[in-house]
Amino acid sequence: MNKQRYAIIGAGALGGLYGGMLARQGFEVHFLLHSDFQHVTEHGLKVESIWGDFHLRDLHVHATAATMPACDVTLVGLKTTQNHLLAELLPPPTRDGGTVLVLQNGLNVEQDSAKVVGPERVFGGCCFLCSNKVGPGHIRHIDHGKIVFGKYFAQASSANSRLDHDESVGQGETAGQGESVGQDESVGKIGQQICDDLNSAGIPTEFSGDLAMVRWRKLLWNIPFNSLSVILNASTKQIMDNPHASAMAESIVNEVHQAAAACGVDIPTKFIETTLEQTRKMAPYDSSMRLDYLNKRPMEAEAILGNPVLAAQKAGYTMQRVEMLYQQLKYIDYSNS
Ligand SMILES: NC(=O)C1=CN([C@@H]2O[C@H](COP(=O)(O)OP(=O)(O)OC[C@H]3O[C@@H](n4cnc5c(N)ncnc54)[C@H](OP(=O)(O)O)[C@@H]3O)[C@@H](O)[C@H]2O)C=CC1
Ligand SMILES: CC(C)(CO)C(=O)C(=O)O
Repeated sequence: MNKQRYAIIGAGALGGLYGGMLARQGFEVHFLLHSDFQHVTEHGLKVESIWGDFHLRDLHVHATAATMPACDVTLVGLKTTQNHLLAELLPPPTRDGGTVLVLQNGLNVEQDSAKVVGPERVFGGCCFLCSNKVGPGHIRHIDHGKIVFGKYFAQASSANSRLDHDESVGQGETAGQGESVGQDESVGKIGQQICDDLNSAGIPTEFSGDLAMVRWRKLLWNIPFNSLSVILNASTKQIMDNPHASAMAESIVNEVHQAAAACGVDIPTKFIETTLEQTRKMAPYDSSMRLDYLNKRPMEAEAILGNPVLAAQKAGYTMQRVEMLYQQLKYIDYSNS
């Protein structure tokens, strides 16, 4: 069988690393570039990685989605704050019947891609990755990197949900709880093929049957530590070393755990302590949200906090602490740009 052809939409810290690993392994990978198109055309893509450094020249690079060929798998690595561009960016590189793999942080982030290509073609995943784009065409991967992904299932009553739009409150989706759209055995085959491709390229990858569990488990970390790192202007180490900040983090992790349960996702209780313990042991790290804040880029508050608050609200649970964090981040975001 021929190797699958991949498209990377958002070739930054995440997309550049994973796309680069696939290209290095001999997959045909088409990169949509943005500000560094000229640089990558002339100098290639440089990746410094804990898995081994590499430098790729003669890549398939595109300045616009319109020139991209139809691909089997389109990997979405844009920041979720750019998802309004997907209507324009996804159709050209996604072949008829092709798959979209959304690797962005947050909850229900697949919804924007599903609106463009249809939910039956969308998979979503979480990346336990610490990677930064440190310059044009230059990616630095400093820790972890595993992908866990699964099929996305949309709810019948999909809505354009944003917490800052009053009229949409309560209309959001709850990943994994809705009516399954287009589930058949081909889903397993497609998922397994992508999983095999990524593993063959040296990216540790797992195909999960429970995307909602995968997403909520990652939110146990992202919600407290992304938000507190911005609001307290602190690294993960500073948060965990301070009794007041770490107490806040712990109470937020507990609230996220309860919200997940309200949404039908029963995360084993031991993961509350695991999340805190792993963060205590982590090298001091600036969360992706803090990096966005420090670089005056919009923060992914909607995807990481707003959507979970909505999903919990819909399931009858109010995330009081997280809603407060969300409002603070929206204020900071507003005054930071
Ligand atoms: N980095 C990490 O370790 C992790 C990231 N994630 C998630 O992955 C997602 C991507 O994050 P990350 O890779 O860090 O972000 P980056 O900012 O590094 O990458 C996003 C890329 O999208 C590009 N882009 C922006 N606008 C356009 C456009 N109009 N057309 C084409 N490309 C465009 C940017 O190009 P330019 O810079 O030129 O504007 C950039 O290369 C986020 O949801 C994040 O939360 C999840 C886990 C870990
Ligand atoms: C958990 C972590 C640190 C790496 O995947 C992350 O998602 C982030 O910085 O937002």
